[in-house]
Amino acid sequence: MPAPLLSLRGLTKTYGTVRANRGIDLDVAEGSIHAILGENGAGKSTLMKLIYGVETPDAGEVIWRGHHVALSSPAEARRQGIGMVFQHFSLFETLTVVENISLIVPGSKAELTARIRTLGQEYGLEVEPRAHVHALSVGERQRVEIIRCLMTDPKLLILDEPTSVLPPQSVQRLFQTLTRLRDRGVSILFISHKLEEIRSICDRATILRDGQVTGNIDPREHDAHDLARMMIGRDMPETRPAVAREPGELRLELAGLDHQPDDPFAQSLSGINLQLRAGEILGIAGVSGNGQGELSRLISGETTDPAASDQIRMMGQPVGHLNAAARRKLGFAFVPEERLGRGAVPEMSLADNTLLTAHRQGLVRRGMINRLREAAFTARCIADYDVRTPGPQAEAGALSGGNLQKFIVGREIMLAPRLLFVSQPTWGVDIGAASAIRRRLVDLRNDGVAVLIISEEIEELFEICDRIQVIREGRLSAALQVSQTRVEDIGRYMIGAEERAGV
Ligand SMILES: Nc1ncnc2c1ncn2[C@@H]1O[C@H](COP(=O)(O)OP(=O)(O)OP(=O)(O)O)[C@@H](O)[C@H]1O
Repeated sequence: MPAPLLSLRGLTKTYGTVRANRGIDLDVAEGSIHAILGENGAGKSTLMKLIYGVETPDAGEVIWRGHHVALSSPAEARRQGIGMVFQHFSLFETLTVVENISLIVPGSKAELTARIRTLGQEYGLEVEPRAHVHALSVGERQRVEIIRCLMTDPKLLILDEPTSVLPPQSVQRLFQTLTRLRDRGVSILFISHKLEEIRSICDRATILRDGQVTGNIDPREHDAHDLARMMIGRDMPETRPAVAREPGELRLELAGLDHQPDDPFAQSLSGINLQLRAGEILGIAGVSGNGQGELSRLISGETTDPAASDQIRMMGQPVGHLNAAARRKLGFAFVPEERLGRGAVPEMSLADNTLLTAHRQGLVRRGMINRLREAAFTARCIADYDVRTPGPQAEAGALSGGNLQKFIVGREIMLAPRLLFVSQPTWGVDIGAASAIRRRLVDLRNDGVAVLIISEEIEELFEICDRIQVIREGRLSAALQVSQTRVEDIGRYMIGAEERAGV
């Protein structure tokens, strides 16, 4: 057998009391697609950071193309031929796509622009090189990160959950990209929570649990059920079916909403109509970058529009002119797409992060923080939502991606909202925790809460929504009853085939 491209022996990394990686052995073959699987907090991202030189191991050896190496920084890793696309992106928001890429890749702007376009077309990663990153959706930002990596011509490409934010069509194209790269001899290390994907594309899978390797298998020889059990150590919980019920009063109404953003690359919205009642879940499906971000900001109150005051109504009141805090006072709660920065402040403790939105739950009295209540609220959120962390004082930024998501979703549900809006509810969350979050959302609906979800995962929307509307190029389709709709119908709306067919 040829020598592996990369071998790890006994790699260990500890953060304070958390043993994130314990004696990891791993071999990545040349020209292979190798999955790393594991629950949230199992240590997958830490392992990738050790390989990419972002973190230094406490113990263990890295053997790269037959030589012992110390990958002391990402620049060193890139020099050796290792590239990485992170779960949390590392782009400068105020720069354009091509400016961001030029920080790492040499070449004139014109050359880089041309290469971005060619690579984009070749690999199904289209993005406008002149667009400012702040105007891009999460999915588009990820495309930029992948293109930037490919431009450094890596021998090993590490992808931390590359498909979690991609719509199904793009996942297929990305897989073609990865397969093409593998056929040209590039190895790919790939973190994913989506077991079917792993089975369809990966040659090998290494399973981590609690910082240790618990399995090293050929994923094509095991079904998704088997993989799930190896990963979470038990069988998958089932989602409880929603109880049929009569929807109640209108909690959210968008009536003929138009919006022209200031940013020329952002998507304008036109004629948006939506009605959401107490006791139902409405899902918004669509390929990222079709106006989801703009719509989210208008609903959450991050963007206010006094002229459209009456076009956005919550709990029966016009709110277009109200900011986010005023809308929350009416019983609105919100989980944004970006966990770090918008959902939570990474430098603050979890306890202080609960204050951001839960201060009205008796945590602040006469301007004074009640630390005991703050700690109790945070501890309840950690326990009820199975957030794996040392405790309420842990910094939000130190949590693994999925655990931070569980924390933010839990915090917002604990506010007992009348209207809950969740963008990408299970992004980056492992399969066990994802089904737990979905069950919570269905329970809320059954208790009479109005729930709005934006998700790019059609299966997820089908599992829990009563009705689905599809957003495309800033317009929202009519609502489709899930019980009378097939997944393929939504897919056709997403790519605009319904309009072309004149339906
Ligand atoms: N900088 C850090 N400081 C303190 N603890 C950390 C730090 N980075 C990671 N950890 C901890 O190490 C453990 C492993 O985290 P890691 O991010 O590697 O998990 P993961 O398997 O990638 O999870 P996910 O699927 O949620 O992304 C977690 O308990 C996490 O809280």
